[in-house]
Amino acid sequence: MNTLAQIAASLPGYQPQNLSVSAASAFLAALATPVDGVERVGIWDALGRVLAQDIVSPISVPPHDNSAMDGYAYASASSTLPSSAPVLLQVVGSVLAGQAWQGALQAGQCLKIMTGAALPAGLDTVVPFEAVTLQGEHISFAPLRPGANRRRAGEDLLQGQAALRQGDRLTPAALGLLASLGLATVPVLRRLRVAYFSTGDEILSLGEAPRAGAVFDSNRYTVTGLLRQLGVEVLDLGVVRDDPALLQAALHSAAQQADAILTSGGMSAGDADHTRSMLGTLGEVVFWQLAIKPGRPMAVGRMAANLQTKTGSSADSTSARSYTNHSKPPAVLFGLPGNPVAVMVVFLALVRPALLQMMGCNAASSAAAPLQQVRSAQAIRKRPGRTEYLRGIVETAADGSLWVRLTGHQGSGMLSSMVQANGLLVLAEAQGDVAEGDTVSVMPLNA
Ligand SMILES: Nc1nc2c(c(=O)[nH]1)N[C@H]1C(S)=C(S)[C@@H](COP(=O)(O)OP(=O)(O)OC[C@H]3O[C@@H](n4cnc5c(N)ncnc54)[C@H](O)[C@@H]3O)O[C@H]1N2
Ligand code: MOO
Repeated sequence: MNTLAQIAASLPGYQPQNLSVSAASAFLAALATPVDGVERVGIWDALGRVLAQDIVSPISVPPHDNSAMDGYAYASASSTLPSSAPVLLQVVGSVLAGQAWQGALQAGQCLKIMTGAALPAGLDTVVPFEAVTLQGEHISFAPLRPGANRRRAGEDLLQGQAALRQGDRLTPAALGLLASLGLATVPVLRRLRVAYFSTGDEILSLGEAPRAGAVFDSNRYTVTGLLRQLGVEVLDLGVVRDDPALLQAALHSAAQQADAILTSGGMSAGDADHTRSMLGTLGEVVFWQLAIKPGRPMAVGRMAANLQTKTGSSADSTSARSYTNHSKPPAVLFGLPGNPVAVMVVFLALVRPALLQMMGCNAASSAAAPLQQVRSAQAIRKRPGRTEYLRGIVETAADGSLWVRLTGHQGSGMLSSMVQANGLLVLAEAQGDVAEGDTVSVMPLNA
């Protein structure tokens, strides 16, 4: 396992001050190790889980040639006629989905057939009901291309073909595909365990009596909500006071149980920001000032399960530490800023991709939804040198073009504007002011 110092050294131009989003992402990608541990779960419980191995199809899907239409099935070879002349066939039986028709047809004969019914041997073409004229026990219709309205055995998946890949995150479509293969259980990686706590003496838990200077904890709900959307197991450690002993106990408990620890608050250098100094003495931690708005201060590191306080250490330590507890790898720590919008932005921009990697997702299933390219409905002041995430509402104009306007005040404590937003404008580090009508990138929210 590389130390933080080794990771830092492998990234050209890395410095913890004014760190670009791309350099921070690269650092986190080097830190995030996929979980090991495989379990077999029933398909009902598999939504959002990550496949532990490739799934090879045990059967062909569909298992037999079948009809794509309700109509009449016939052998195109036995009905070759001058191509423009109508085809005239005698209907001698019918076959429903789920039935196997055993008889034999003569030239000039056909069978009534329903969508999904297996095509009896030798029949290769289906004419839909609405294309025929009934004449007693005969039908006539304009000639069709041989093979029309036939679904071939194995056209979805051939037996022995890879149906799904290791690291795929199981979507509703993937669950359907597994079921179509007859698989009732599936091997998945164990769930990533993520511990979370809010910090700050001014933070009230719900149900506590309001007091002067205090605010209710919102980060606990935004962050654990984002975690639940990822499908990880959340260990909620509540609110921890700015008290070194309590912070140490919370970190200790989190490091023993979790693969990753998320905290909010105490990342800047305020008088009561004990979280920052406590993290620095307990683990291998780096403190960043990100070139980002909002969400500048962030801590990243590792916490061993057998936390021991370092003595005489500096807070910004990247020194190698030894981990004596070999039964559990250290937890990856993400210390997030306290401001309610900042914590969500840093989660979406940096923590989420790292957690997906830790969950064992492959590149395809951890890729973020592509940024939308839309036009700005307003001019926006933007200083080059940092990536800015602005809350916006994307709307479709009468001509079908997409436009985005800001939700109003962009203060990093204002959750109401986060609720209104359906996307985050992502203004790249080098970008300057945006003029009305310029194309900007938007990260869709709640997608
Ligand atoms: N002198 C400086 N001051 C600040 C700097 C700086 O660089 N120099 N950075 C600012 C930025 S940017 C941010 S972001 C904040 C981050 O500070 P902390 O991580 O220490 O966060 P706190 O001070 O604990 O809280 C900030 C703000 O958010 C409220 N908060 C915190 N936790 C919660 C919660 N769980 N639920 C609801 N609201 C929460 C807290 O009450 C504060 O209002 O620092 C700036 N200052
Ligand atoms: O960047 Mo801080 O996150 O302003 O709120």
